[in-house]
Amino acid sequence: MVKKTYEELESENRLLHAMFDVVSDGAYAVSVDGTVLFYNKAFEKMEGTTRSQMVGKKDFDVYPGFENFQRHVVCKNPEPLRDQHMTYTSISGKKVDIVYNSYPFFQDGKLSAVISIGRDKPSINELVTMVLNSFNSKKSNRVTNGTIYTLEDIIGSSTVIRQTLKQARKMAQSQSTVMLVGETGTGKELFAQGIHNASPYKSRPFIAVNCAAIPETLMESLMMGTVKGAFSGALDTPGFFEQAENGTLFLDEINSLSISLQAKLLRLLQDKKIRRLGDNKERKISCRIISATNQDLFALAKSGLFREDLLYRLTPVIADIPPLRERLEDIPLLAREFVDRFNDELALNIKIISQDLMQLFLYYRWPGNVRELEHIIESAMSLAENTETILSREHLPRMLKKRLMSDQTKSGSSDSEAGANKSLAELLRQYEKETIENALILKNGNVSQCAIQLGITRQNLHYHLRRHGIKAVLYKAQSVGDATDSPVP
Ligand SMILES: Nc1ncnc2c1ncn2[C@@H]1O[C@H](COP(=O)(O)OP(=O)(O)OP(=O)(O)O)[C@@H](O)[C@H]1O
Repeated sequence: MVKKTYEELESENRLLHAMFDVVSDGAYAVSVDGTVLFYNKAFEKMEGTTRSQMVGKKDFDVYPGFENFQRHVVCKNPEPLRDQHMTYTSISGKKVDIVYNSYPFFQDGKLSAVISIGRDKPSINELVTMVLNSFNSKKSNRVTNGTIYTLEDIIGSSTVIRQTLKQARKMAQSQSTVMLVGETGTGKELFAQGIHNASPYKSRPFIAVNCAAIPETLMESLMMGTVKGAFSGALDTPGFFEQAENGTLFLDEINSLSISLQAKLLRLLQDKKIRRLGDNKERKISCRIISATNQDLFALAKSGLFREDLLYRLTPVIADIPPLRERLEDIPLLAREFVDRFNDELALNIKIISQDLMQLFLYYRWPGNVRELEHIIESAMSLAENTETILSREHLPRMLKKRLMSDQTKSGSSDSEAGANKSLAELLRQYEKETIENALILKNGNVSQCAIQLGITRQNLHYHLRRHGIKAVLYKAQSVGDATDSPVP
């Protein structure tokens, strides 16, 4: 074997260092006696240090107070250590939260060093969010802080929803604790994400916790976090409060928290500090709390099911999200959005919703609110053919049609009764009028777009508008409410 010269070895060494400095993972090597041998740029960035502060120093000097060096573990059992999580403060005072793998390095058959390759967890979370977001290219404004929606994604032209949006924009400018109140499916999570994304701390994490979905036995450790060894299998893991540092912690369905967890949450909010399970160190809570409930917490408090003192801590600011039946004018806009979405997802070509189906929508009580409307449109569209352009009652699965029809008595006579005594010419004329009106609703009264949707020229549409006595201006976003404001109780 040809021996390399000193210059060649030095040049090779420089090349390897340069290579390691351009990779995004942190690379670190330490000798068995703890001397830091190698420390790349990615690690400098993660720990807020410089190579000169680290290389040549002993690890116990540059990581003071550390007990669980991966070096000790690998020296004891010289095998790769994979997917280890660690949270610590570097000598620069920066909080570091990493996932790393460590490997033994042998020279002449003897363990001589331990190599670690690490990546900070926030960047892993960002990566996961990016991958998830790439699956849904429709939303171009997806952000990588744990959210999908901004306030601009909230659809609705009703006065009440516009007022709620205005209120939400104001809330976003403060750090006040907010409670979102509304029936299931009204869009509370959308508002929570929207408020976060309109706030000055929008680049910080948004951590959503569904209090109803997490078992009580796990909730405390997930909220507070754990330190390694706190209980068997426990790792150094930050809790929800820490993960949401300087961002937002969204506590969804807070009404389902047990009384004992309510007491613990109250104490955290009062002390503004948390202590991870098994730790003796306290950490400051520095996130905004947004909670949401679909039940009347004041009534629950009265009956002893929700702590009054916690309720007052959570409700300095309350936003009421109205049920869909109280904002009927939002239905055509929401329906149009969902039709567009499922046209893309199901490769369909639906252009309008028939008047009879829209009528069902307008008279239904929507106990599941916007989520239910979304699901009903999805169900109906999944039965449509890609040659069809009109979504009608006939597309509804039988069970859904029955459910929607059950509220229709309020609308007076049914269509079949109304049509029974009409001639074919009258029925066709009525259908034509309803189709045009529906297209105007869906296109917000925009005549050009409406003509495109109906597949006729603008002039032809104007002719039909005059013939049926339809005033397109009444269908502009502002006046949709007037046009559809039917005598629904
Ligand atoms: N104004 C809106 N514009 C667009 N989509 C909406 C709107 N409101 C709700 N949605 C849609 O409805 C669904 C339910 O919304 P979300 O999860 O925010 O409701 P929620 O009030 O938090 O429900 P729950 O109380 O059951 O958790 C989501 O798919 C959301 O995209």
